[in-house]
Amino acid sequence: MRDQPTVADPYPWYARLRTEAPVCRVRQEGGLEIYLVTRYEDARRALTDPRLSKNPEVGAETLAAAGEHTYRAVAVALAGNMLGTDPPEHTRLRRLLSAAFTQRRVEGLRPRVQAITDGLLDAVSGRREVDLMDALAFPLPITVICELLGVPAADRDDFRRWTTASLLPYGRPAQADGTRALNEYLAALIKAKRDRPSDDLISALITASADGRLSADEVLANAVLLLIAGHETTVNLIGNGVLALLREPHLWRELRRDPGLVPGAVEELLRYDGPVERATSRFAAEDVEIAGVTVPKGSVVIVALGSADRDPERFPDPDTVDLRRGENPHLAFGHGIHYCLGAPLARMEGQIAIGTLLRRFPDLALAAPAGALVWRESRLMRGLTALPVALGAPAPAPG
Ligand code: HEM
Repeated sequence: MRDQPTVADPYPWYARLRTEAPVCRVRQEGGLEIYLVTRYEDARRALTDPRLSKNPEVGAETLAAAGEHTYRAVAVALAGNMLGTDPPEHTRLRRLLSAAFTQRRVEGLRPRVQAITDGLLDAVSGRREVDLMDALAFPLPITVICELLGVPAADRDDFRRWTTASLLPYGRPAQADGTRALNEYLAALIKAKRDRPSDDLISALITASADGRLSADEVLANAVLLLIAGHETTVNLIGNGVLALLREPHLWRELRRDPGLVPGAVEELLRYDGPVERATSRFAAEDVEIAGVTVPKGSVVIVALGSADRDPERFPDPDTVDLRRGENPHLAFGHGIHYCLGAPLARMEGQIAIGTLLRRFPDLALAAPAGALVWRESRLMRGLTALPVALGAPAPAPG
């Protein structure tokens, strides 16, 4: 049984596990025992293994052994949303939402995402130093997902607090309180929209439930999932990504010289320090052998995406950011049927955020030693609490 890695830099711990115990039992804070999968090939296989179910009932005994609060918290986090279901329920739920997130639909959002980014950067452009998390990394994705879902952006400070809390380790009172507050908030919003539908995704889910294509509980569960998944992650793509580029300023300069590298750079940043350090829980529906280890039926299995993406068996020189890496089959968006629905949107937001920063603030630099930055505690995510940057002189206006 292993303890947890440090929040600030889990990568040396993962490197040790990949060689010493690639599938190992870990006791999480709160008492939940999991099997952690750390190598790339095992991770990829586990993510498509139908014996590893998403239905928390399959892991009920293990979850209950960690205490009633953990069992309840996992059930609430997963029940009825597409990340907590297997086919055929998963297929039905995903189909209902997938049309909104196709590459083509997302391309249509590009001008709006650019305008939001420009507005946020205009607001700070006279300043010497800013916290990039507050100035851009948080407000950009949350504004976009609020507009898509039809959630008032004015309430965003509230759900920033609630979603952050909901992703804390199970067993902490703040985790349960945050989840409850978020659910209550969205339940009230859904109720209001039933009377006054508009042209947004939550209204579309309500219409689908009126046709009997999903239940009232599923409307709420998927709205919660989209609100959390739609911003907690992209925030950290921007934060972790910009940090990696500024930590080694030659990378920033290389991108500035050749902005055509930005899309590939975003893929490399997702691989190098992706926002989702660990995928969501899976539950063994029968005894499953992974890398020679028998994972008993009913166990909780968690794939360490952050570790898989640093596996030297798959990625040469994995601890180096290589902006020209080329082929980059990283697992930052997961793999298999639960592959991230929002990947095209997240990529576009990441590319626009980093591309626009490069253009407007070519001399952007860290305003604090990287070692002094504080990383957030989370069950799944990897992200900074703040990223102080010096903006440098803004680029002269074009033309
Ligand atoms: C850089 C940003 C993002 C990253 C790294 C990311 C990562 C992931 C990962 C790893 C999974 C699979 C988890 C698992 O299998 O346990 C996932 C699923 C999902 N993501 Fe994302 N995500 C991002 C942005 C978004 C956005 C912007 C949205 C929505 C607007 C979104 C919506 C979803 C949904 C709905 C699922 C569940 C899909 C399913 O179960 O079929 N994500 N994401």
